[in-house]
Amino acid sequence: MSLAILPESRATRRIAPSIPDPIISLQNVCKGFGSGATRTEVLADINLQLREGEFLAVVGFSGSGKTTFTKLLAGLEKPDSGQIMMRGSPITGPGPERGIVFQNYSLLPWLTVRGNIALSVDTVFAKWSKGERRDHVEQFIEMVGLSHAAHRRPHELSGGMRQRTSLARTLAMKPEVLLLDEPLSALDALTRSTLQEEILSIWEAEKQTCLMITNDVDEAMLVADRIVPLNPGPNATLGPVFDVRLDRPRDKTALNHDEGFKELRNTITNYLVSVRQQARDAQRLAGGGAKFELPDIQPKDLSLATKAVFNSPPTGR
Ligand SMILES: Nc1ncnc2c1ncn2[C@@H]1O[C@H](COP(=O)(O)OP(=O)(O)OP(=O)(O)O)[C@@H](O)[C@H]1O
Repeated sequence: MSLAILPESRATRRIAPSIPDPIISLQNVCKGFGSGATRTEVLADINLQLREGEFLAVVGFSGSGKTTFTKLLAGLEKPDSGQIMMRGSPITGPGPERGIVFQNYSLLPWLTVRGNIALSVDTVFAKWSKGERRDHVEQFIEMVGLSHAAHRRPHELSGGMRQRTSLARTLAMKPEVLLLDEPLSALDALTRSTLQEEILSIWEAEKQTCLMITNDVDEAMLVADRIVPLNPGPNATLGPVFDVRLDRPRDKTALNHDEGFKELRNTITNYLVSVRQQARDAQRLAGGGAKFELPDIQPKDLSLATKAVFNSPPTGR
């Protein structure tokens, strides 16, 4: 599938500007869940600035707190301590200026593709005329290549089509910041690859600030200007920021032969491997320190009892 916007955006090369202002900033953010013995400290001392117009990727391990991190930015969760600001004002809840796409599509099953997208558009642009809203919905259905399936309900769509609907629904709200929480990880490799390129094309055309959470270093390097690892939890912290200085538009096949790409991929992968090993070692040490008292029992010699059983006369069966 190709997008109407693709040829123009492909021809556009992004020229690295001077460092733009942060649109979202996180300062010393900590977040955990539960209390007492069941308390889990998920994120610890998170400091990050998301720059206006950039594509930032956060790569992390399973269970490290990636979704919690996205929910904090979306305003769906509140930090226990620290601050999250958007353009200098604290984020206190969800808002249409921050659109989020989850891994599991989260579409309303009784609405069609068109209905799902229209619901968001009608809510956010309630003051527009009916015709304006309708045209807007159709524009985004077309952008993600679903015009032929606009009348279908989620159960009649493939995983890729559902995720396109989800993406169109969020993009149609024209958020200033797009938060993508592992949007492609439930898809097969081929669909994932196509959608990676489409997300990139849309971002290049729309110039939104975009933060993508992923567990795939190659995916992060294809799309992002900067990559930040989320170290393993509990108390997951952010690692160093890696700048991805690769020309755009990026071609996946060509990148595999690019020396700069290979070097950066190795650096990031080695970093991730080493922090995971450190986390495992720390876990082992913590576990190894625990003392287990074994009961003071003497093993019984069962050989005599066994002999007695086998030597005893038959019972008349
Ligand atoms: N609402 C909640 N209540 C209690 N614990 C939670 C809650 N949300 C997340 N957690 C815990 O926080 C930790 C991090 O979860 P989170 O979903 O953020 O990780 P993740 O990196 O997105 O995981 P995955 O890669 O498996 O999607 C997990 O131990 C999870 O059980």
